[in-house]
Amino acid sequence: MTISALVVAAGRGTRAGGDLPKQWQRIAGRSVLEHTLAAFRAAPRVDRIALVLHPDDMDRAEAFRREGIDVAPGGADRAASVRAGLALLPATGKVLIHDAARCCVSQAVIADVIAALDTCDAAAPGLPVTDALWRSEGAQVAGTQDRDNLVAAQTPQGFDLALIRDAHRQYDGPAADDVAVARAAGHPVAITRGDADNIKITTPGDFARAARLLEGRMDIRTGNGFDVHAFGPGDHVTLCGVRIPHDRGLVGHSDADVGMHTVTDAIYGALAMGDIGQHFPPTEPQWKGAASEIFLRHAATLASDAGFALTHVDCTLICETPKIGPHAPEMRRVMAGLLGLEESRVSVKATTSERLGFTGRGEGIACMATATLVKP
Ligand SMILES: Nc1ccn([C@@H]2O[C@H](COP(=O)(O)OP(=O)(O)OP(=O)(O)O)[C@@H](O)[C@H]2O)c(=O)n1
Ligand SMILES: C[C@](O)(CO)[C@H](O)COP(=O)(O)O
Repeated sequence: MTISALVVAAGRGTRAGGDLPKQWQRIAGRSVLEHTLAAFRAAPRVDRIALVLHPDDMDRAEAFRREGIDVAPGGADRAASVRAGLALLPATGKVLIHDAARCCVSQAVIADVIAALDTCDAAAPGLPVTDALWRSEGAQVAGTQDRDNLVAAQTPQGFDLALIRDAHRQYDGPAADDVAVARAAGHPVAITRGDADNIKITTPGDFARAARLLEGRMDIRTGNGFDVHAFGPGDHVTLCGVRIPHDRGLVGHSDADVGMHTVTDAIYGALAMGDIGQHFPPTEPQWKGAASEIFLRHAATLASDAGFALTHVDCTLICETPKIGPHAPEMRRVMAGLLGLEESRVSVKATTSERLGFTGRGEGIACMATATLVKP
């Protein structure tokens, strides 16, 4: 059974305010829409994603298409946008129709809807109403509404594709949601477990609440690295990608860039994916004299493949000579370029060991580093 996610993001978010429609506003490090798409990318049984954008936003479509997401322009109301999105999907299978504005949707909510679709043709999450309900007249309470059997509707709302396509074809006018469209065509809809955190960003205060929820789920990792290379014959050392003339060189299988090796190990450490020796064994001749940027790029690629953003690197070189200070700005620039980071997120500093120990005796250079990775 093919399961498609259809994310509708063609509204203008007039109630939410701000300079941009709510789906483009950034919270917890990325746009509301990116958070929503990430939830469906991470959902184990979702095979494909389709996206509906406002016609004025179609200049943003190409970036999503490059990620394998089909995109169509939306309509004047939510139901029209859903119909435009359904046209992108296969003839058969199941579809989960979801508001871009519900960016805190959990894997459990998505999985429950999918599980229900194994045994029925229409299912959606709902949250039983727990507050007392009033009817109002102006600013006055005019009566109390019985809340028995009242359930707040959420998305993703899941359907057999042929069923919901047909129901939308028959339906005329605006609809509260796709459950209303399916029910109008006579189809029963099962209620799955909703989640109080599956909020729809609707008013300005909802952004802060959604940000708190998303930040609370972030995976933040810190890794450390430590490395030492001995001095040997030579006329320069390479540190953090910068060649520095010196009366000795550093001994190593690769270019012996102790700074870059240490930062590389810090990234592997944050990922809990071993160390540089495991990925590039010194017993393999192909790494003889290799430029250490190969190792650093490898670690950074592993991090992004695992869904992490590298947010900060701090590297401390420990030696009596050469003097690092004059070269530190260039080292930061080089490593920031390799890692795709702003220079303000890459720190390179140095210390002597007060003439104590092997670094104090000038026998080699040591380095320690930390790297911070964040998965939103
Ligand atoms: N013509 C429309 C209207 C709404 N939506 C989408 O439907 C979801 C739920 O709608 P709502 O929260 O009402 O969003 P907006 O219409 O953008 O908000 P507002 O009513 O405040 O303008 C949102 O993800 C919205 O982008 C859509 O795709 N096409
Ligand atoms: C579909 C929906 O999210 C269910 O709660 C909701 O109806 C859509 O938002 P709107 O504000 O009613 O347009």
